[in-house]
Amino acid sequence: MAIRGPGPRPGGRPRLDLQFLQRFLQIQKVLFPSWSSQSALMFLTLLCVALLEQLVIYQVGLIPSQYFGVLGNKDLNGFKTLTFLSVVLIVLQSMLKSFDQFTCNLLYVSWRKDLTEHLHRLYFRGRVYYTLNVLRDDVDNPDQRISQDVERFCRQLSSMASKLIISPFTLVYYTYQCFRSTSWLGPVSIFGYFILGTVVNRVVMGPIVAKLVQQEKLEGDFRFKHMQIRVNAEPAAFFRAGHVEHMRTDRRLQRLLKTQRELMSKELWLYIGINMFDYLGSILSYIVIAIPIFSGIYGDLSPTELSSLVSKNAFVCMYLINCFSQLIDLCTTLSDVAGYTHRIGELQETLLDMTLKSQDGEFLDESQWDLARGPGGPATEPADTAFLLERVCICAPSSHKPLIKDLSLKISEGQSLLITGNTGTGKTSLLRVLGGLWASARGSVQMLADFGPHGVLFLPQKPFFTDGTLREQVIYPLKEIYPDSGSTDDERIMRFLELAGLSSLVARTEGLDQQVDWNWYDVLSPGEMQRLSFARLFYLQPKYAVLDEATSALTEEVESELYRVGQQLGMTFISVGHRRSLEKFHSLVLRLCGDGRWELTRIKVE
Ligand SMILES: Nc1ncnc2c1ncn2[C@@H]1O[C@H](COP(=O)(O)OP(=O)(O)OP(=O)(O)O)[C@@H](O)[C@H]1O
Repeated sequence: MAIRGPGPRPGGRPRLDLQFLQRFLQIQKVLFPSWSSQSALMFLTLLCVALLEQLVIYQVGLIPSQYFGVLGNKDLNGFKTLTFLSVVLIVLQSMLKSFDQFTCNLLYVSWRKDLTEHLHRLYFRGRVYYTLNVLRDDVDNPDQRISQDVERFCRQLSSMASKLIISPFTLVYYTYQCFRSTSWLGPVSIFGYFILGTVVNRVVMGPIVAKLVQQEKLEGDFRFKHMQIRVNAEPAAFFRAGHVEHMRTDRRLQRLLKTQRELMSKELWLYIGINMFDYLGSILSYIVIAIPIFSGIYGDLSPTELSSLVSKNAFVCMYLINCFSQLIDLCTTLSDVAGYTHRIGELQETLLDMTLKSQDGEFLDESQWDLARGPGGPATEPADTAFLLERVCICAPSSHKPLIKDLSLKISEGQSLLITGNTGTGKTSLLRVLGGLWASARGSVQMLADFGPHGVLFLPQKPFFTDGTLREQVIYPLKEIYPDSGSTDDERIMRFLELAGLSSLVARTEGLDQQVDWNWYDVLSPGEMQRLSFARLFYLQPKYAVLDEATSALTEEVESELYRVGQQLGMTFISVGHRRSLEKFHSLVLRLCGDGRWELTRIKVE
């Protein structure tokens, strides 16, 4: 099975529309499952801190106007008291602001945890990760969406959180204060100014969201290319493929940078709009204040009282404008959040859809295999039957040409089956159907034995090693040692490593439990990897071992020895292989002849 690279994906241009809102609300359901959840409690704390901070900010904002008063009146005692009060308020404000930031950071971690764990639950359910990565091509780079996009989404959202929750309160309060100073003129002109700013931003933001999504996809493609080289460094080096890979990797980089440049050109207009809004806003506050002054409303005030009043009113108006400016500034963050929302939402929808389909039986997971047993299957079939296939037809995904047609087959204990045939005739595909990775196009497939390490165990063509110690490789996919084996487990593992011809590996890893910082694929030869897979097989001792060319890198003698040990341990084999020498370990041979044809023969015991 090859790793499929991300390809071009269909799909419309993502925008800030109803679909965005739906996807955003879907994600919010994960972040706030209930109001007693950790995120919700932190959110409430943030609200309290932000409200307190606003109270202090208001007091700090009035300090300059009070200074105008005490300095204008040459009031020394008033000046000392005011300075002391100012220092206390400023210390308090700094602390509250830092605590506000700290709570936002905690929210970020909590949201990231909830969202990633939620996606993991869907992704690792049954074989969804396989189907999504290998069989479907409508969602690009699921790994990037789960790791990077979720991280950025949560970071941006948490940076917006404090401003967003406090905005309704500050807007109402400062609108009221502004109305008191300038009557209806101040609030109306500031609101009009904000509406204008929003309309302009909305227009320039649409194309930015779409570009951002495209940029994220290209970012994933670029990273994938590097990962491909990392995984295949050795074959690439044998091909002296540095030059061609350099060219291809640079090509992906160029595509990414081109999109980034286009994104930045589009963002330029947004930045111009935002900066202009910010700076024009500071003048607007004086224009609004100037009107009542020039119309003589404050004609009876002394110059000191007037400057104090102008300072106070300017603060109130400017703060109201600042509230709006912050909302407009949030548009840039919101455009990022919208991009990530679409990518995460799309993944979530696909995962949910696949989970639903798996419940309908399209992608079966381990626990659901029982449901696939036909009516009367287990009752009428002897207990020693593992697979029962009736008139099964197998096609490769997105192809209607059958690889295997009308195959009827029963695989029972002690009746090992050898599958042979030319390249591409569907040998591995048949195993995929037996393993539930692919659905058959027609006919019925019943798996009557327990799936899992002690029932039916698959050794794929490409050995799979997890990260971790030598012990973890041998006992995989078990998480821990046999409960009843206790301290004898070490002895068993050592014995099976020896039987697989890998005793020397224990010295290399300096013990079974020594953490190694290497990649198993880089340090083991293909033959050693296959031997290690057999050590795993001997350790787990399944009833049925499904082996897909599991000895292709080994000599005939070693292959026979490994099969012999497996046989002694009581395993029934379902093997894909080409060597005739394998026949003596099997009772039946299924030869796939291409174009859907097949032959099943019993091997004569000599
Ligand atoms: N994920 C996939 N999507 C589309 N086609 C696929 C996929 N996997 C396999 N195929 C195609 O299905 C056909 C059968 O593949 P399969 O792996 O079963 O061949 P095989 O008989 O095991 O070959 P080999 O002896 O080379 O291992 C091939 O033509 C292959 O290209």
